[in-house]
Amino acid sequence: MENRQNSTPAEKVVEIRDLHKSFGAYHVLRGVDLDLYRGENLVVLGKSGTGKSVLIKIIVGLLTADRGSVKVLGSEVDQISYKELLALRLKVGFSFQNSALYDSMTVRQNLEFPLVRNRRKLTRGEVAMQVERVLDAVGLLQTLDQMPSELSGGQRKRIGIARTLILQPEIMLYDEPTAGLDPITCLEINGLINEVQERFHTSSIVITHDLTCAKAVGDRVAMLLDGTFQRQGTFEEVFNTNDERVKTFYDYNFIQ
Ligand SMILES: Nc1ncnc2c1ncn2[C@@H]1O[C@H](COP(=O)(O)OP(=O)(O)OP(=O)(O)O)[C@@H](O)[C@H]1O
Repeated sequence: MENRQNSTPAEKVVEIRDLHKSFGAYHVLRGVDLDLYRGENLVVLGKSGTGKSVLIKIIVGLLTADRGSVKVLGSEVDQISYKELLALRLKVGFSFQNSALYDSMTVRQNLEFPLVRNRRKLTRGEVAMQVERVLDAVGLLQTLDQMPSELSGGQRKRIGIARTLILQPEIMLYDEPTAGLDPITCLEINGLINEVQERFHTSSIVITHDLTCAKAVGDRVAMLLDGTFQRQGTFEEVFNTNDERVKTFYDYNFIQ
């Protein structure tokens, strides 16, 4: 990928080479090669159980690979100290599939929590400002003092994304951001992912089954098939094929 302004090669913020991971006899990842370039949204597609979440967990060092290399923002994740890994994780926002908010806390308290824990030098005023900034970015400033139980599923997703953004990560990892949402709310979340990219200059990996989402947010798409990324490119490049596995995936997952 080229940087359009000066045609120098774009910087890789994640670089994965020949990655393998098995659970018992099940060889889930079988030589994965993948790059994430600075500023892009990369969509990772694949059938259920193909290892998409495992891949993301290896990227943030929650799981270790059996073989291969995973470089995130220049650091080999399995070769750095635990302290360095914790520091690296602060630069990688991980929005979990069921990113649960704390039900007994208000939206404000949910958002303050990661800041107070990880940015101890911030004053109360600075914390309040950051909370309002991310909440405004996801269009939910009016929910500041509400409880999660008073919000819709789509609003909770947005707050989950705001909570990930509050530490100003360079990389965002979205695991099934539109799962369980109605089509209109899915469109809103897709819009939000694109807004986050523009406004916060994040580089993102978006894991999804939702091909409408893939098409709307993906600068590039990579499809996990039998443990490797056999197809990568634009949405059209990935799906313009006679490969039956890809065609079946398209037929079952494309909504619009
Ligand atoms: N900690 C673990 N221990 C044992 N097996 C695991 C573990 N984590 C994942 N697996 C297995 O690895 C495979 C891939 O799991 P993963 O969660 O990455 O799938 P996925 O592609 O994200 O699926 P989905 O789209 O359904 O979320 C599954 O068969 C799962 O059971």
